[in-house]
Amino acid sequence: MKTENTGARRRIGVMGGTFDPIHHGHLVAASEVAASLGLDEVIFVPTGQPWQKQGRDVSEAEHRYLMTVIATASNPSFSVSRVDIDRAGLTYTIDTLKDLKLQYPDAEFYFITGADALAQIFKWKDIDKLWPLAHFVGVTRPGHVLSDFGRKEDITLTEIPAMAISSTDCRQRVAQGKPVWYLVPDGVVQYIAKHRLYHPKPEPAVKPAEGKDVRV
Ligand SMILES: Nc1ncnc2c1ncn2[C@@H]1O[C@H](COP(=O)(O)OP(=O)(O)OP(=O)(O)O)[C@@H](O)[C@H]1O
Ligand SMILES: O=C(O)c1ccc[n+]([C@@H]2O[C@H](COP(=O)([O-])O)[C@@H](O)[C@H]2O)c1
Repeated sequence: MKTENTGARRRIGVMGGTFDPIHHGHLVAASEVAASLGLDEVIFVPTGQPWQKQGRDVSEAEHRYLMTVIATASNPSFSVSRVDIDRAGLTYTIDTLKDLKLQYPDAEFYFITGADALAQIFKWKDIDKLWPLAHFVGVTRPGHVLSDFGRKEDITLTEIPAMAISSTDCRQRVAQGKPVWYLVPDGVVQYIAKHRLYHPKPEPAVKPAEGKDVRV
């Protein structure tokens, strides 16, 4: 359903993500939701330290932030916020939305999530305090079931073109020397290559023991 923005309040989409790296699945999700709900803009918010990804190697926040800036630069309705990466400690959406509310006191927020993230939402910190801060928009994602869990007043479901892309797959492809062209924006391909993100770590140099030959 397409809804028109006739009121005075700015309708802002919030696309939170680890973006390690940002890919076309994220960009299509934001673009489709913006069009179907008539949003004025979408703010991409790279996470600082995602608590649910602890124990996993997450790339430095500045790299993820810069890749998100590069990926969104050509769309005048997209911007990137540093609120999560500049806040110390683990990242929780309750803090993201409170910080954005301070910056945009009159806005209505639409927090965009893929079906996989939405399925975990009842485990998010202070979930009962989140509903008044934003409306949630769940988007389809291949391999995941999309549901509003009976919370129609708080969660809108939106079907988007199926993009079977994940950041995990992009990282693995780079590590295996496979291309990620057309899975991520061109500038992000180049950023990954320039900073050697996701590439296998070079083998440590073999230090010969003194006075002994090293066989290779
Ligand atoms: N291909 C996709 N289609 C729809 N939504 C997506 C897609 N990829 C990611 N999302 C959504 O974008 C948000 C941010 O996702 P995230 O940055 O964790 O990417 P990811 O591809 O799931 O990463 P990873 O594989 O590292 O877990 C989440 O709400 C996620 O569900
Ligand atoms: O607030 C929470 O407890 C919480 C738990 C899991 C995910 N989130 C948010 O959901 C968004 C997508 O997260 P991820 O891990 O799929 O990239 C991102 O903005 C996270 O901060 C938030």
